[in-house]
Amino acid sequence: MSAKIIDGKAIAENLRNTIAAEVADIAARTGAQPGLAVVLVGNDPASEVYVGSKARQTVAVGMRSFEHRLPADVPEAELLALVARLNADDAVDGILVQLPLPAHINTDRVIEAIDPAKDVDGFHPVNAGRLLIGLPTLVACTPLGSLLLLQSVHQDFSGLSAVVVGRSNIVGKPVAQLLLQHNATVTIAHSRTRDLPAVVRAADIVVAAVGRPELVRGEWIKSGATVIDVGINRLPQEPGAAKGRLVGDVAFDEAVKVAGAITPVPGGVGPMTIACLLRNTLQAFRARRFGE
Ligand SMILES: Nc1nc2c(c(=O)[nH]1)N[C@@H](CN(C=O)c1ccc(C(=O)N[C@@H](CCC(=O)O)C(=O)O)cc1)CN2
Repeated sequence: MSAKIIDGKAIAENLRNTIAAEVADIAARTGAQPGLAVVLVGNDPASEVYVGSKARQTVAVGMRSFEHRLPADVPEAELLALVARLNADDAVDGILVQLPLPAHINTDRVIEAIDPAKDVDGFHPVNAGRLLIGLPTLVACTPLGSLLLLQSVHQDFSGLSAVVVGRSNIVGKPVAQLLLQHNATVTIAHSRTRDLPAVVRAADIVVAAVGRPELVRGEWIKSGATVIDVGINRLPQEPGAAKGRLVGDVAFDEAVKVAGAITPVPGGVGPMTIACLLRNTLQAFRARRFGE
């Protein structure tokens, strides 16, 4: 048996089309246009690619894109001053500071400086806390994208057990909260979990978000389980290849033979991250401008 492949690219495209239609409708009715500001510090090649895609997709759905590029050695105070200006700028509905930041900058301090109402990354403690207690909020994009992919397979998670492998603040913890809110019985596993394969094997839903290439093996997966692979790991370049191969946290070729449904890497969760950023920007815009 081979699992159904959950096509993140197609689902993200559908979501972007829906957002574009809503943005066009709002523009026609009110003349207003959502705006997203993206801040890139330094020139990490992967971050450059992600920021470029964000700007392109923002414009493609009819929103305004504001790009701010700062040198890698920018003082933290200068970055905080830019965030303060963006907080005060009425044309900006969403603010995103691309991560990772250079080591001399305190990432938590920068995230906390963003107005929670414009925190389209959903990383601010106010938004993370609201998610924890089940209040409406801006939800981090990768966890939200993972949930939407799961909902393309399962109408409801009641009675299903889910394991989240990884406990980061930006993926593992929020994805576990979302699964819990949708009635799954959730286990968060991590590097100190005893007998990780057995814990994963007990789950109907597996979300792998640990950042370790192909850690989760096919033999760990329960037959028919749904597997969401959040990992995006670039393997070392092989001789003659232009780039190293991209793999997830799950050994796809093994897991696809056992799972009921699985996301590929690339083309799974990754494209959903940017589509959900646009969704969050529209949500922040509506809340700020129309009090919705
Ligand atoms: N402020 C933030 N920083 C970072 C986030 C984030 O959500 N907010 N997430 C990641 C990077 N990221 C978006 O910023 C991101 C990662 C991957 C993809 C994606 O579409 N990946 C493709 C493969 C791309 C490739 O070939 O390299 C895929 O999986 O199909 C989109 C966005 C860290 N920083």
